[in-house]
Amino acid sequence: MSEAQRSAQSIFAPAQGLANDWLEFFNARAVQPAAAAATEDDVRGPGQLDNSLHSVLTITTMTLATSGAKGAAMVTLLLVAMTVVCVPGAQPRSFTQTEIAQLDRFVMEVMRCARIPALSLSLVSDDDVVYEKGYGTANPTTRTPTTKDTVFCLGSFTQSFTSVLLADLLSRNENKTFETPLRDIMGSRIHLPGHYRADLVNLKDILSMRTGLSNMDIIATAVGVNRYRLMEQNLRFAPEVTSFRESYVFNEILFSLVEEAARALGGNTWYRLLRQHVFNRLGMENVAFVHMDAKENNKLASPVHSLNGKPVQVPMDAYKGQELVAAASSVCASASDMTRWMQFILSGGKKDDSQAKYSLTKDPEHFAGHLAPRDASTTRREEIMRVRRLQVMRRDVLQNTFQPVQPRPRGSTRLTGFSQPDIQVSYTRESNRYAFVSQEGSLPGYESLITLLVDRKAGVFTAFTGDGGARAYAAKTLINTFALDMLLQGNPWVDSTSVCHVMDTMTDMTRRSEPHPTRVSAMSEPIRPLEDYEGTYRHYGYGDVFIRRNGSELHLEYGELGRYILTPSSRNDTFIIQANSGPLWYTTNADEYRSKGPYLAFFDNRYNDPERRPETVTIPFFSSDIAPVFSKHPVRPVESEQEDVECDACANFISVPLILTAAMSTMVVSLRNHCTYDDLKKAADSILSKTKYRPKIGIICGSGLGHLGELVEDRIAIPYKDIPIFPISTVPGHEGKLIIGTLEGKAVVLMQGRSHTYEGYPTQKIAVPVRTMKLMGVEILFVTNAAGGINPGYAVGDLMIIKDHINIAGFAGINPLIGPNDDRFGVRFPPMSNAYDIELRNLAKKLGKEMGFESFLREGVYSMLVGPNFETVSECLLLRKLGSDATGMSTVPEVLTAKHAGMRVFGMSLITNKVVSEYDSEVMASHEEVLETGKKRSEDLQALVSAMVKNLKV
Ligand SMILES: O=P(O)(O)O[C@@H]1C[C@H](O)[C@@H](CO)O1
Ligand code: HPA
Repeated sequence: MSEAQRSAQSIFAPAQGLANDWLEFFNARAVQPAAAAATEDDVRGPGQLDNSLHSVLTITTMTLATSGAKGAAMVTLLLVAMTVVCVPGAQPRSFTQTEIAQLDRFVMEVMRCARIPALSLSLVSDDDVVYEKGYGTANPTTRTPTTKDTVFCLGSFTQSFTSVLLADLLSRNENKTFETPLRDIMGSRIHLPGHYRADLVNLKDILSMRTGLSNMDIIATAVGVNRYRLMEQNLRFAPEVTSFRESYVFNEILFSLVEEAARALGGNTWYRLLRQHVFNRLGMENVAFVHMDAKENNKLASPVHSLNGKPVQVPMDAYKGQELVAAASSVCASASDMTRWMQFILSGGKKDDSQAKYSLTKDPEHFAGHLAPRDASTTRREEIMRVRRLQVMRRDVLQNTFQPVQPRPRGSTRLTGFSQPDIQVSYTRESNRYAFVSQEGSLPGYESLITLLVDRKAGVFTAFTGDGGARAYAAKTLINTFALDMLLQGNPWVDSTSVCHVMDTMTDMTRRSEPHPTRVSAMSEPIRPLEDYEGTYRHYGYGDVFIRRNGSELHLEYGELGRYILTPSSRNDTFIIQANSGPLWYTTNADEYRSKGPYLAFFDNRYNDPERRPETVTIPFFSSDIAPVFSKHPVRPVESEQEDVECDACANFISVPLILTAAMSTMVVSLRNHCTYDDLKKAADSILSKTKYRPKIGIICGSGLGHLGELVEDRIAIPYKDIPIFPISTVPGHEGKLIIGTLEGKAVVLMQGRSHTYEGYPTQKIAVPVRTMKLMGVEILFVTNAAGGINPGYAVGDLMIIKDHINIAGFAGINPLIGPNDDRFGVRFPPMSNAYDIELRNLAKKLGKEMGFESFLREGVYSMLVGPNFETVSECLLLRKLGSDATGMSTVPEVLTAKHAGMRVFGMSLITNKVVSEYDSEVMASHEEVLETGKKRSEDLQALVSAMVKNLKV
């Protein structure tokens, strides 16, 4: 076993420890079937067959893409097309005790054969709740029984919620429809490949999946791209599977555009809008989002899948990437919530309000806009019924979202199933008499399926935990079919004695219809040295994969979470790709996925010349549509040997050059070197272990200003090179030491020198020391710098209290907060007003006055350009016009990071030179001048900072 495999095992070990054997799951189940004694014959004898409904199972092979986080694997599933043959007049109705026992028995038998630990079911008919129930164990650790309120994550079912939300938002907007080009809704350009797509793509195209673009959901799974970069950069290189509007091609990644459209239409985030417009209105109380608050929800059913035949909990971190496709697959809800949803859809926008205390006469505002117009013939009773069924959304708003229209031809992935006026996102199939709408969803460890017979006002919802794939699909389809047959007084063609056998047959057929895995065997030696494969390989849509030799192994990194080992195979230049560690470990190793393997990566060189090193790597595992080909990138923008070693512990990000023709400049943005919370915590703890002080004050010293460190008493000094994740200062005037001790009696941590973006560090790396300080306990950050004076009234040697900043680098896409947001540091969208704490600024002014600094103490706006060149004259004039008083090459990334992390910030610039603002001037800015001035005036700056530290109440 390799080192990497060992580490993968140890990461997975706790999860295994938590889980019980499957058998135990069933033994632990809390809900036993009620009155299970009756046999099916008691309920419905064979004689009734002719006279009742019966469903005919038609098995059709159809290819469906798996949803979001399962990786991009394509699975061929058996679609069970249910044909309901109706005897006219038969009506849905409630169940007898015997029927309940029959249903329970059936469900539990399915659970046993499909190894489902927890399942919830809800059945509605004609606006009434027929049955809601939870089965099995929702949480094997706490042994919590499943109930109707247990929360399951629904995966792609989320698209139905999104679709209804948009219908509602659009109904409030006179000028926009589902067919308005997205760019007219979002007010910005949309970047998509191919003719007309970017100009014409609309909400309908995305919701009904007819853009023809490859799903690329691995991007979300591996968490390496943020939404804006996805929209600006990656999507414009999305591989085309078919022409625009030609065929149905499963795609969830484009829902990130839908999310933005919702924000543009509703003026709020998709999450908030969904709660306000849908969940709160319907009284869906248990809703959570899989990547956000689901893990804190104590009603959440633990996601489970099997590993070597045993149940193992899926780590919640595996869902991190769902943020990117939230509008497509992130909602979690309970069966009782889904009862409300089904009633809402089946009743054309109403909610059961029978518990409400409102009175139509006393609370007219409550009903305003919701009630259908009353006509003269309305009776009192009808009035009351209306109150009981409150119209929460106009019927016509829902009209196009959930009506079964033309069926999608069986076995076909062609668009005709989503006819032009049809915006609903469900898979609609036809029966002899009824069309039914069904929408399924899955995430690792979760499965769900809703089936609605809209004409009959009947619906069933099933959700469960456990493995996905063919067996799960068979399980949920069979349960819904059985329940609907019972509801419609049909005679289910399969019962609890035969269901396991049927499920086995369906699963086998599916597996047989799946493409056979390529036959290769693992080899110990590749045909060429491992070094030949090393490098950064780039796909402009998917981003970068990094391939490195690690001892005797070849490793592939993709995004924050995707870490794989490449094992040489019996085919030349072909490697078996196997997830190595971390939350996505399951993607190639859990039973469900292993059965489809081996997953391969094919290296190739353009000239087919065995003497040449590979130039591309093709990874079919990343996409079910078109295998992405990554081409070797000549040089990584920032790469030192030291960094590779140092940031091994850090998650490496996809690095994609983001060419932004912004008003200011064109920059290359690299998103490597985010360090994880754990890496930073480790560094913070290690630093604290070297000192008895627990500083709440942090100080960053700018060019030539590090002498302040000499005033720190009882100090220890740690060179940055001894703190593995810290960037090393390479500029004269920046010592590169972390000093901890006391200043004016207060514990402080002081950075004697900093690093800058122009030194070649990704701006995210500049955030590392600030976040480390935060995790050491620092609450107030002092940031100092040397800056060029722009304000004509400033003189060399002035001290400028920073009132605010202009992040010119940010305009060009350089910002340390770019990348996935770790909520433990701060919020996704941190406010930046009062970035420089007003109280601290006032304190500085007061103390400055007392110290006699008034004549050279200023307050002004700092602007940051990246450097390393000093500004041109025109740039200086522009900065002056923008309202900047001084300019430099640092500080802003640190302040953004500190504010994001909730720290208070005080900033001060020493004006070391005046920027050159005349075209014919012979004056030249120089770093020597900067350092010289620093030497002369740094004492005043030190005195002011020290006085402030003394006066702080920390
Ligand atoms: O680190 P700071 O911002 O104090 O340093 C400034 C900007 C450049 O690094 C350098 C130019 O002389 O001084
Ligand atoms: N421009 C940018 N950065 C600086 C300057 C300047 O004039 N002086 C010190 N840092």
